[in-house]
Amino acid sequence: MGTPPGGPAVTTQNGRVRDAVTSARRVVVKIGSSSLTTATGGLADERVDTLVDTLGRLTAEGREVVLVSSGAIAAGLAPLGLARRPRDLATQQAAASVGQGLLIGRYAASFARHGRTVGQVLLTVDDVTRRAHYRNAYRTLRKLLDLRAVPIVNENDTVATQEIRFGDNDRLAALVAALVHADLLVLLSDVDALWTGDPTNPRSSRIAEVRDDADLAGITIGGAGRSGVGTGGMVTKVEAARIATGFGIPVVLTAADLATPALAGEPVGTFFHPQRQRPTARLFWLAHATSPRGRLHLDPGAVAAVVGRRKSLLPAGITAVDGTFTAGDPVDLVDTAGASVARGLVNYDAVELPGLLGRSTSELAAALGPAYEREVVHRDDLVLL
Ligand SMILES: Nc1ncnc2c1ncn2[C@@H]1O[C@H](COP(=O)(O)OP(=O)(O)O)[C@@H](O)[C@H]1O
Ligand SMILES: N[C@@H](CCC(=O)OP(=O)(O)O)C(=O)O
Repeated sequence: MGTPPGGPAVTTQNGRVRDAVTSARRVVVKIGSSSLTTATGGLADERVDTLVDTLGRLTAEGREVVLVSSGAIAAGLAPLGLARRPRDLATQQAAASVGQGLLIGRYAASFARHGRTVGQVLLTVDDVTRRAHYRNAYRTLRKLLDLRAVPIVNENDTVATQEIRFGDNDRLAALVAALVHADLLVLLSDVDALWTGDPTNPRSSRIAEVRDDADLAGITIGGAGRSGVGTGGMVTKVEAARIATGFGIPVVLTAADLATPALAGEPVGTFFHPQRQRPTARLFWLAHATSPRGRLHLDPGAVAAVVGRRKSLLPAGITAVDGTFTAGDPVDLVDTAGASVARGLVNYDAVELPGLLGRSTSELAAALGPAYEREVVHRDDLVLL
């Protein structure tokens, strides 16, 4: 997947075509529930067809498209006789179980008009955080693309519990874009762009481009819109854009009905410029996709070693342990003020650690055996926050 980070140089606005968009070979497109459903609930077939026509044309040009589609819960409401999006997890999961089948069936029929096959990919947080799982997810997506099918990704809502949920597909889309090393992420919603405040407020104005975080200062970024079926609102979209651009992937945020001009590189919506640095995929994952299962409290010497000198974390520098985790889980490393300074994959179970704290690895190896000479978190499995 050898496209350089961020693709070629990006032209600025002023009506010029965005080169990074037109030259993108691998594109992840995310569409929100609010853009796929009718005001009365249920899937809006013509909206699905309009999106698929745009994406079908892209694939006909030889570009690879991964679609991250929300809408399972929204699509399941009407068939289950539910008037609005349920608040409780069990009913959301039931609605997603009904709606996901309908959603993918609708996409399959619609893409068939373009001679394209679709593949359903349902992911949980673990699938993109555990190293073995995310390699597996990557392989499946890669194979689908090689077979010229269109992967359609959603969170596996029916099995995701509150603790292990992404909850919003914006972040999932950014992580999928990083996973497949996409050249472009397009976030489609029911609003045409990021605005400086509530888009219905006449004093708000459209933001055409975001070069870095400084361009976001002073903006009021609000929650989900009035459709009642969206989840994260602008907050999760801006967060997703920051994750993707931090990985060197440019982002266009616009309305679903502007997808065609947006993907043609026209200056619609908001363009987020890719940032320069590109962390390794796995550590990027660790920082952005994982939720820590515990906390290791470090003494000042350990903080200096881990943060300042990029060393592995040894038992001698840990003063306390919180949480219930097993070896291989992500944990946060916190300083004496309680601030998380790094995240890493821990090599011990939570129950084992208290007996090791403050002791040197050679002392532990002598007392307990050579297996106890290992670091608590190896520096290759550690990312600074
Ligand atoms: N600063 C802002 N700029 C644009 N839209 C905003 C802003 N703050 C809040 N929003 C709201 O975010 C909504 C889109 O998010 P959401 O309802 O979650 O949609 P989706 O289903 O597409 O994810 C818009 O309808 C808009 O009302
Ligand atoms: N996975 C859920 C969607 C969650 C979500 O992020 O929704 P949205 O804010 O509409 O993109 C579903 O398919 O209903």
